[in-house]
Amino acid sequence: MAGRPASLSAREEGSFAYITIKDRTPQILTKAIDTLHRHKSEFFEKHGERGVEAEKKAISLLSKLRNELQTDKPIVPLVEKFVDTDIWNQYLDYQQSLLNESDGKPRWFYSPWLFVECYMYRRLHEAIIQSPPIDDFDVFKESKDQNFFESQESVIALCTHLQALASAVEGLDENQLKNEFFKLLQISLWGNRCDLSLSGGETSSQKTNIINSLEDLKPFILVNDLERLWSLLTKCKKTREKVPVTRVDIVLDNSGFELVTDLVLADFLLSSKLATEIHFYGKMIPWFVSDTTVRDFNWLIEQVKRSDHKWMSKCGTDWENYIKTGRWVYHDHIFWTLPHEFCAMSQVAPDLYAELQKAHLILFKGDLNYRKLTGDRKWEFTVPFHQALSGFHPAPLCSIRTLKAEVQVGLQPGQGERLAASEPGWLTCGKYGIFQFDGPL
Ligand SMILES: O=P(O)(O)OC[C@H]1O[C@](O)(CO)[C@@H](O)[C@@H]1O
Ligand SMILES: [Mn+2]
Repeated sequence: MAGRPASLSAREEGSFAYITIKDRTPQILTKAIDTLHRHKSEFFEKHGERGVEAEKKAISLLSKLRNELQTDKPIVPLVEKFVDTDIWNQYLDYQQSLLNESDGKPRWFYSPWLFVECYMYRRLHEAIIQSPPIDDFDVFKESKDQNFFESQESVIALCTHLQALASAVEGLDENQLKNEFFKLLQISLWGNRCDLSLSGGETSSQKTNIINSLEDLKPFILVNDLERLWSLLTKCKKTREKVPVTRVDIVLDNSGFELVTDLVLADFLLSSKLATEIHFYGKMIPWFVSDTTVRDFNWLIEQVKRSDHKWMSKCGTDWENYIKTGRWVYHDHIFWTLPHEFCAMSQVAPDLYAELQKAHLILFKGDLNYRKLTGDRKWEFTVPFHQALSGFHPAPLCSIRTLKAEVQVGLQPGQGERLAASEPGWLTCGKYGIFQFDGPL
């Protein structure tokens, strides 16, 4: 598309992209290797000698990958046949076609950051699927589960809050309802601080009761379009007789505490009748350390259900029922783990685009989704969000994201410059957040 700025890239020394590729990704690969090592005896118990051989193979493939990355080798095609292998290899050709002859091949420290970072996770998956019988092993599962367990107290507090709200919701006036809606959205926003990719896979859980911190965190919301969400959903609620379904789609990000905040929000949307149906989208393969797969989604709901805590287990039971009765629907699609910007979705995954078009509102959780919404490009801070979406408008949408990458659009004139002057790391430290909406007024 003409007139769009260049992609972020690790080419620029000192940039966040550079630091990520240079330091954080090798660290994540090392941690994955350690995890495989630690599970050696489990593989042996399950599969005998074949399990141990597979562990060795996966480790050697991952060490090779780490070496390619650290020595800035060319990006090579995927070899193992999987549902998305051809699409990936075509995308590689496309990246090659963007280069001049003198540039050589796409490389780790040269090509677009979004592409190489996604490629790293896809290669990691390739190493695992090339190593049967341990080919369904999720190297990040342990840390995702740990994040959930370490956030227990906050999870209990949230579930208790939700259940109290559910029993009072009928009696709330418009203003009170709006207040509660905004609270749960903010909880879901700050839940996004808990991803494990930024911390190199180290634990990043929620240990305090976040509900009490919301007021203090408000100044860190740089774009706040919550009123737009409220007016959209209340309009839907008022016309329910004519249009009986209001569908909110949530493109999930991280498992663990963040997923709990998203499910709590989704539950409230139903009990408040702001929505009648929620559709979730997760990742088909382990992704950016902490992203939610269907296994994580089901596991977490089961854990919540099995809790000894009365209100927590009530949440789990309700959530399971929503799924059984079709009020909550979980979707898988390979597009979410491709390297494409979302403006390519209508071309690359027209079925998914058509599915999203059925929503009245789509919530995109997290930083990586924001990078894909905006194409991970060097936009000016004041460029309108609508423009940065470059034609991606399946339905009204809102990004709910804490800032962890050097891309941000839709700010007020001078806002970005002021932040940069007072706090050099503002774009990447995860301290700031946005609710950024795009849709008809
Ligand atoms: O879980 P989130 O919010 O998408 O964040 C993951 C983030 O990890 C990073 O890739 C760092 O490696 C961010 O820049 C990225 O977007
Ligand atoms: Mn994530």
